[in-house]
Amino acid sequence: SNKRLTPIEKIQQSEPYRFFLSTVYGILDTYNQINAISLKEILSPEHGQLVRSAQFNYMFDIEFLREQYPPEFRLKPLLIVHGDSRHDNHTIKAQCSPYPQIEVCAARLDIPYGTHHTKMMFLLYETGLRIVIHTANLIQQDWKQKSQGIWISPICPKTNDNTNESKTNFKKDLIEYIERYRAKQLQFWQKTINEHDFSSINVHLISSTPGRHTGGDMNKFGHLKLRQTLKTYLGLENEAQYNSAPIIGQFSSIGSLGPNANNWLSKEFLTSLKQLHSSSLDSPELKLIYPTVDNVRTSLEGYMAGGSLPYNVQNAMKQGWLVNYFHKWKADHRQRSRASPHIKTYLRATNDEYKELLWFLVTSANLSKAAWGVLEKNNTQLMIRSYEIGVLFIPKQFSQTTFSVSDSSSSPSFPIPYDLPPVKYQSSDKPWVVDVAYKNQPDSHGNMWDPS
Ligand SMILES: O=C(O)c1c[nH]c2c(Br)cccc2c1=O
Repeated sequence: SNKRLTPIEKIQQSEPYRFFLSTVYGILDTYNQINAISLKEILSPEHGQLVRSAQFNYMFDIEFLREQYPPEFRLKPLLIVHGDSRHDNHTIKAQCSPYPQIEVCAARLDIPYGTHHTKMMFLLYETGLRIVIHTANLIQQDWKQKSQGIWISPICPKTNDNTNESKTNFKKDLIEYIERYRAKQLQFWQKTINEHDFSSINVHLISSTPGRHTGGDMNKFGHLKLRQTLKTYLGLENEAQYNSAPIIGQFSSIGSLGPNANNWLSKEFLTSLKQLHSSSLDSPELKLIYPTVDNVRTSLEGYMAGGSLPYNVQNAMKQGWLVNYFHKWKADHRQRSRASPHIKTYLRATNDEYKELLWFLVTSANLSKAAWGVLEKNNTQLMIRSYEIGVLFIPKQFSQTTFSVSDSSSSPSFPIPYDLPPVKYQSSDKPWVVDVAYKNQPDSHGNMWDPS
């Protein structure tokens, strides 16, 4: 049907996963109705009377952000949480200075090269508290023609019994994440989270905070939190059949991963991704999805999309071995093959048919040690540079043994963002690198790319 769904209808229809892609300007409207939502719709007055909100992010255009709030909510208190990189601090403070109702909190970044990647909203309504965890910067271009991931919580009702935890420990994990900022302006939100009933939440929180995490803190963040959560909660019947089940990583940037797969990618990181209840020595296939130059050139934005895919040539040159893992960005079933990915997702399928999933993660974390952490000091500490946050979907929390991907099965199929199985790079395909020129083929707007 070509009926336009209201924001509330979109959220109802997205149950039980509540996992959306951002709407895309320029595709058939039906593909912007099902499991697709805009920033204005997330902030719609339909959800209730907003009291105040907080916006955690990396890049901000405050005028754009204010326009996405309904006019009647633009005077409500708003807390902006960003990274404290010098120049950024200045521009954000300057942008917010005309608005006394907007407070600014600079997240401490005590480890060099760390960034505040976390993209999260706290929306406090008169009826309760909603958490949104997503992948889009608060700038217009991130919400127009890209593929972004968004998880929208139910509105959690106020309670005076602060034990209302979810079966996934989401409340405690979120409070522990916020506590790591050690920021005065976040104390109100720690208290507010504590005063709301999170029992309806069915996803796990996977976050990263800067630090050298040791002892009891080692499994609280980064890829060790993912490892621990999978080990504790996957609970599959005769799980040995899944020891070689394939794993996918999909992201919009890549860090320096070393001279070969063996030191971090396929040892440390893959060991976490492949975790079942019991560990196994099998090394399952890891497939990585990252846009080719042609994906970017032919995208709706053209080469400009590549500005948000900051994989630099310095790193790319050092790790040519990585290209063997690469697969293209392809999302025909969502009509988003040309909506350049800024979403980051990780998943494990049950086998090479990719008809069912063992789990699915949507997060701000790219493929980098800074985001996921790297083990140091003989594996006694996990060093993480950045703030990241994501949500992990595990079938058991939805009373299912696996998530079905195709609509054929009975249980509600999981709305995956891209086509499965992934399509390998052809020999002529190159990964997009942001700081080199592409001048032999014009993009979808007839332009070339010359960063110099
Ligand atoms: O986490 C994010 O959202 C991002 C982090 N770093 C970026 C750089 Br550096 C250049 C261009 C875009 C991004 C970006 O989108």
